[in-house]
Amino acid sequence: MSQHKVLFGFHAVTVRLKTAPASIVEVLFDGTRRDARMKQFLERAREAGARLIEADSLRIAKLAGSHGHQGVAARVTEVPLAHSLDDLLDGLNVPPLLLVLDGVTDPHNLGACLRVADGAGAHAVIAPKDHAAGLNATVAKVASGAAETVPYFMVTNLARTLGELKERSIWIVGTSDDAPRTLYQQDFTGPTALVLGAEGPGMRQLTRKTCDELVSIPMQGAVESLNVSVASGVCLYEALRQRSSAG
Ligand SMILES: C[S@@+](CC[C@H](N)C(=O)[O-])C[C@H]1O[C@@H](n2cnc3c(N)ncnc32)[C@H](O)[C@@H]1O
Repeated sequence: MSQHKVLFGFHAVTVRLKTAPASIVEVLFDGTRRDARMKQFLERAREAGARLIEADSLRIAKLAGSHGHQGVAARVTEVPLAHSLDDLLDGLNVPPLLLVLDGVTDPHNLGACLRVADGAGAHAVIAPKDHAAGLNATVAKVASGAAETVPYFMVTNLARTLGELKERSIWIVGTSDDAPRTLYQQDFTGPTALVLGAEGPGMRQLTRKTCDELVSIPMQGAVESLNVSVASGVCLYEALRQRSSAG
């Protein structure tokens, strides 16, 4: 059992049904839910050949480790999205767009960052092993399926990894609310790693020093900074906008 991972919630389980149905060991569903969403979900699960087990809400909550399961949870095997960051970068035929999270430890924030990384077409999310949230069921639920599509690499030494990215001519753009240049002055069309900092203190000093540029998101009101997942969205979508108009 321990080599299995658990996904819960409609989005997270549906994405796995779509992307890697063979990795699903079993799906537990709440048979008392007879609404259209559940019916559609069960149809998809049957089409994908998943083993369906009717269970009560409490049993599903036990498996999920949360009551926010919406009546579905799945036991799945791990599916590596990419073997290594190097493999992933070697296989790209477009300029890489990477999201680096330095110290994001809240699973809800990590989930939201993965979701927006998927939406904006980032190729991977990178975080330091000793200073980050791991990929757990809560992250997968909040990510709404993006934990299944965006490779998440936890690295031993973030500064070293950023150095290696630089050697690949990837431009390291850090973000901080006190940076004098705004992200709208930054060219994101080339190979780019966007670095965001921790919920409280922002990027660590060494990470900050390793960046090639620092940019800020203009703040028009009274608050000084945005939530890290919101800031990730603003930056990644600016990169997507520039890349789309560069054609
Ligand atoms: C809650 S903020 C931390 C704020 C902290 N004062 C700092 O020094 O960045 C978490 C992360 O979101 C990003 N962020 C939030 N607001 C930002 C802004 N206005 N400009 C640039 N980055 C921002 C940065 O990466 C920041 O490290």
